[in-house]
Amino acid sequence: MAYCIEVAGLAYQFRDKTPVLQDIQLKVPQGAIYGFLGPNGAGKTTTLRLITGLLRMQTGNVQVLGKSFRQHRLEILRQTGCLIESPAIYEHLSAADNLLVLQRIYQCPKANIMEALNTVGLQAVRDKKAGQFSLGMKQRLALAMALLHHPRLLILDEPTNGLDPNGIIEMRELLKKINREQGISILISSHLLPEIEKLATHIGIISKGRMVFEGSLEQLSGLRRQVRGYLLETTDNAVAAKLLSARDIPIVTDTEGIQLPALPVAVITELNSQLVQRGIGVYGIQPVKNDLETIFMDLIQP
Ligand SMILES: Nc1ncnc2c1ncn2[C@@H]1O[C@H](COP(=O)(O)OP(=O)(O)OP(=O)(O)O)[C@@H](O)[C@H]1O
Repeated sequence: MAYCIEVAGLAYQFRDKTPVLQDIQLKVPQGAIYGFLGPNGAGKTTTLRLITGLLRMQTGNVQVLGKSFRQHRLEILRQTGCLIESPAIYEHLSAADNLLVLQRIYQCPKANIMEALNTVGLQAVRDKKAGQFSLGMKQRLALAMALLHHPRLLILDEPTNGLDPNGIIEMRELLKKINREQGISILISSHLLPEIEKLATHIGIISKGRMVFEGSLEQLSGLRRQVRGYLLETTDNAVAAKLLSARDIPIVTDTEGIQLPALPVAVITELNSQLVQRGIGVYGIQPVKNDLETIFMDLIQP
């Protein structure tokens, strides 16, 4: 498989010498939307700053678009669009003029300005001052700035931070469209699993400066299909609970029923017969499966 980003053995410490990243391995397949997930302070921004050269690398290797970042920094940055930290938007300039400033720096065709504004849906307000934009519009302008020079890769650090639910949906649909229609690979960080789940094809999870999972969304969902336990519903939960406890089965009784651990199916069947023999009606044995949120929490907890 071809990768547009390959990070190996990346480690980093700030001046206070506390290790912030340790042995980060990360591979973004070409054409993917890669969700880089982790709780606050996990090391997402530091990783993205290292990948884009905003921080100087100390240990490890970063390959972007098939080339070593150390040796081909400028060439790589010319093909990469970034949205990390607050974008440098001139509030007193219109959306179009903000892009004009960048177009002169990049020396790319002027036609790219309207094209980028169209892509992010700001063409109708191109002459409005950016200072009068809502946060959602500013983020879309920032995205237009990142897209202006026709990058092959977009690197976005929590682009939906601070947006309202509508703004989040708009940004998500926009990123999907850019990926689908323009074939641009996207690396996007977030601390919100539900948001990434709806967007990403691949997922990397970082916790306390270490990668704890990397794989496709299907692989993460595969963990979900594993049975965590069973929920037992009977006509007399109190008596059933006593019987099960007498057999040293660790159970939890709550309003929904009796929660059993992930026992083998043969044991569950045998328990069912025993309860029925004792005159307890069993009207439900439901497997309880992992949801993605539980998997995420399990992965990021020590
Ligand atoms: N300039 C700095 N000097 C010292 N420590 C820093 C600096 N920047 C970040 N850190 C520390 O590095 C760790 C990782 O921070 P980072 O911003 O990369 O995490 P994050 O996953 O992006 O979190 P968030 O979602 O809150 O932005 C944190 O413990 C943070 O306090």
